[in-house]
Amino acid sequence: MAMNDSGEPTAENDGGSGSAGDTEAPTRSGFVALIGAPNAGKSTLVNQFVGAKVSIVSHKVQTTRAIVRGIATIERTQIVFIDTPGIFAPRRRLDRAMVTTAWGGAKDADVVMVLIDAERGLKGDAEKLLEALKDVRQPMVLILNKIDQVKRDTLLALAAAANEKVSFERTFMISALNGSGVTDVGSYLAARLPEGPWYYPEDQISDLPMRQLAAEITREKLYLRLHQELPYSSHVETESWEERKDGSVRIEQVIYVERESQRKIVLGKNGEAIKAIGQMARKEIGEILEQKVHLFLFVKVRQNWGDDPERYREMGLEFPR
Ligand SMILES: Nc1nc2c(ncn2[C@@H]2O[C@H](COP(=O)(O)OP(=O)(O)OP(=O)(O)O)[C@@H](O)[C@H]2O)c(=O)[nH]1
Repeated sequence: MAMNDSGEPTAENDGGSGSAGDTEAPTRSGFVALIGAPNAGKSTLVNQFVGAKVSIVSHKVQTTRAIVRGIATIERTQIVFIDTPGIFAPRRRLDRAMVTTAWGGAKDADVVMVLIDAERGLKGDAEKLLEALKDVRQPMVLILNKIDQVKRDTLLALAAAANEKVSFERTFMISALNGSGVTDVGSYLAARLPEGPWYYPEDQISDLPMRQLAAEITREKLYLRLHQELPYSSHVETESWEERKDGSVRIEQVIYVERESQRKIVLGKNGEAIKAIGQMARKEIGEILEQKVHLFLFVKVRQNWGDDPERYREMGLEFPR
């Protein structure tokens, strides 16, 4: 994903830092946005592609911007799965803002993968989801998941009904749980994504999603506590991640704001705000990692951070030249 002049990511593939070697066929790479109601099976599917350690089943974070849920390599293609929040009719203003940005992420993906829980069918969220897809211009594929729970006739009827509402390029019927049909999806994506160098070096793949996820969790807590006082321009980065011998992890994060007055708000009176944010974030990160977490938060003023290449690198994005 590259960035255009206004700082918006674009789907154009103009290179990345990784490389898969220099033999045989050209490498391919791209972003696949996962869309699906909560519990449709997004994490379970990504786990099938990338292995259980990278993706997190059942995390509840809805603050998604372009969070990476997992990165898989199939043949010579690097596939970066990005998340969208599983909410389609947000009521609160904060939720609405988040959903808008996350849908923006989907619109920049190379392929949009729509997951529907075949057991639940088109009831409720799935119906709203298909409505919302009408504005998406990317190639879309439909994945009917949990076929282990559903009869063939029901599946075919569901596929027909969904394809009537949205023009999908392909429809796959899979069980993310037992792996049935998953290889076909992988082969399709491997061939469908554009030629180009990989976005991430192989050795970075495993901890990148966790670092981003931990930063997203802290960002969520920051907004939960301060949303009326803090503009959206603040940003959280995970600067260091150290696994310790006793099984715990030491994480350092920086909350970047644009002005000294905002730094004071984040700190709060006698440091109360940052302390509360840190406690909430530490608890949730610890639950997801199933590990004891030592979390250290710092607040720094960085003017014009939108022009800073480091920030783009941290988010796994290309800096516009
Ligand atoms: N029977 C069956 N269960 C499945 C299948 N895929 C996922 N599940 C189960 O459905 C539940 C939800 O799966 P997740 O992968 O966490 O769903 P998700 O879409 O990532 O959910 P959120 O992260 O909340 O958006 C879990 O209990 C999975 O084990 C499947 O193919 N068959």
